[in-house]
Amino acid sequence: MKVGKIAIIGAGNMGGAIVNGLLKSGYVEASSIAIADPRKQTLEKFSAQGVNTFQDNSQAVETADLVILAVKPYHIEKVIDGLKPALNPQKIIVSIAAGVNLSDLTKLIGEEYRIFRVMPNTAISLQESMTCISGNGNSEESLAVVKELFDHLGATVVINEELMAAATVLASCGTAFALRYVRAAMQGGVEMGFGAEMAQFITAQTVKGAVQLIMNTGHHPEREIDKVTTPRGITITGINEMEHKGFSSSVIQGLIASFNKIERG
Ligand SMILES: NC(=O)C1=CN([C@@H]2O[C@H](COP(=O)(O)OP(=O)(O)OC[C@H]3O[C@@H](n4cnc5c(N)ncnc54)[C@H](O)[C@@H]3O)[C@@H](O)[C@H]2O)C=CC1
Ligand SMILES: O=C(O)[C@@H]1CCC=N1
Repeated sequence: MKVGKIAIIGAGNMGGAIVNGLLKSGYVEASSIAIADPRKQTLEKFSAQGVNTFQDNSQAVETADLVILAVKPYHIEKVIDGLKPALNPQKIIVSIAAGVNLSDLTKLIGEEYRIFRVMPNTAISLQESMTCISGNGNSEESLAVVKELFDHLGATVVINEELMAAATVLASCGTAFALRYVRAAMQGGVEMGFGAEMAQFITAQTVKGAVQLIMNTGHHPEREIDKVTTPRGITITGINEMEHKGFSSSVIQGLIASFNKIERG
């Protein structure tokens, strides 16, 4: 079921990326999107594209059917308090704030509201997000609305809220983790003789192809790795050296450190 008008509160990295993805998708018209941020300059590029822009959050949500809260977690309480008089339970509420759980959102907004926690990533600007969704269970119908919206902005999965911290680390922080691999490989490429631009192009296309190998076939990564690692060959020498230096262990420990950071607040 298609959403009507959308209001986005916060025009930073994620709020802006959501607008860009929505405009690219053509799923909703620019005139059906409103975005609010106290920083006027941040809003200019959106009004130039026909999006309704506001410095007042309440004005932005006035005609909205669905409100996306895209402010920092430490601004959520203040933003909801300010918005409360302009909200009503007909409006679906979506929060993308990391670490802010549904029970806190429900306490702040109201038991009668349909509230969703949604965790996208920055590739939402290209309709390539991995977006994890969980809701307070107040309406199956509105879950379909929220899922359909984010389906137009990448892939979605509906998960139990208890997995939302893990989803945040794997899918949202994951963009940065993956790009650190790309950057490290580029640095190696430059040391071996490529210019930085060429090293980036070769690395990025290689990573894209590797990911497609597992996405298109459903194969376990090791099955594709086995095809590359010639016995006594070059690749296994490199992989084993990476593992001696703690590659997999570093990645896992980094993920768990991020996970613990969410849990601790
Ligand atoms: N950056 C990322 O990759 C991801 C971020 N998130 C979550 O998205 C939320 C936003 O993060 P970012 O976009 O990275 O932060 P950001 O700092 O880039 O954007 C936040 C925006 O909110 C605006 N803002 C501040 N006070 C406001 C108020 N009272 N009313 C309206 N707007 C206000 C700021 O001016 C800023 O433009 C956070 O809660 C974060 O946990 C979720 C998934 C991925
Ligand atoms: O690092 C952060 O806190 C945010 C949440 C997920 C991605 N970035």
